[in-house]
Amino acid sequence: MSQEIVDTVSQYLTPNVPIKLISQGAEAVVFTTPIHPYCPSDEKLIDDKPVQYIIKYRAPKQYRHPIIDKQLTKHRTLSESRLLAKLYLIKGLHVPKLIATDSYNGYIWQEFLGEDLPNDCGFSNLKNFLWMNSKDPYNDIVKDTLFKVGEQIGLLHINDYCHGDLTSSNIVLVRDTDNINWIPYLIDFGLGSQSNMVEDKGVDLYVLERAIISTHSTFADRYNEWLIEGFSNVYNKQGKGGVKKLGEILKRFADVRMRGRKRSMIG
Ligand SMILES: Nc1ncnc2c1ncn2[C@@H]1O[C@H](COP(=O)(O)OP(=O)(O)OP(=O)(O)O)[C@@H](O)[C@H]1O
Repeated sequence: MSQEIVDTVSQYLTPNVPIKLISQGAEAVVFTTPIHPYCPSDEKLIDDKPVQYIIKYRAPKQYRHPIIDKQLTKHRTLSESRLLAKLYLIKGLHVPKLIATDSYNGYIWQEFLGEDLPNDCGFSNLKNFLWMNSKDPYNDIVKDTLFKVGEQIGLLHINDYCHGDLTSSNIVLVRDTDNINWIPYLIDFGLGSQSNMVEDKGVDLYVLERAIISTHSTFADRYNEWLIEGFSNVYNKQGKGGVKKLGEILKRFADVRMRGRKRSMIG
């Protein structure tokens, strides 16, 4: 199946745009390419390596009626692109830069972020980064990174946007210029939305908390504390109004967690 999709994409993009498959998820297939869609002859180099771009492609789903499938693809591709474009303009918030959208055919071209971690620890998302640090799990860099991840979520929420699928794989870490610290970026806004609902914000926090508990259970309490410290920091800086909003979100977060516990007890 995946070779079929690769062939379709290669044919559509022509041999002028070489692609490499990096992920096949439930929603989309993701490729890298060294080609910029508007400046194809302008292959940039960083540290002697060609700059990469991400191509996210929503393939047609055979089980859907073809007309509905086309409408859904167009709608989801456009909605994710619009969201990326709006979020990119929020000061301090880090999301990939949108480069091009071909909504009728389901393509989003965006900035490539992150790198391969040393010692075969995989791609630099939060999940792999925490694995990489599991021998010294509470070091200052881990603490600082989780605080900054919390701040990113706080910035997203205080601007009334929600992610919708906030797992530790959807947080990509980019090395800071000092080569020691990491800058978190939020990716994959396929289920994202503009929302001022405390419920949506509470669910975002719960999804990430669960993701961290499931992959790093021994250290999860401290990790989640640092995330919430960073999150709270953004709201606390906004004075009384921010503190009030923060209280509402954290209360709802506790309610969502309680509901989750009840559900898992009942089964
Ligand atoms: N801008 C980016 N820079 C670097 N890697 C990226 C970028 N966007 C996506 N990826 C990689 O591709 C993977 C899948 O991307 P994304 O989550 O957007 O697609 P998806 O189909 O919604 O995935 P899933 O169904 O697994 O959630 C990411 O986990 C990440 O490893």
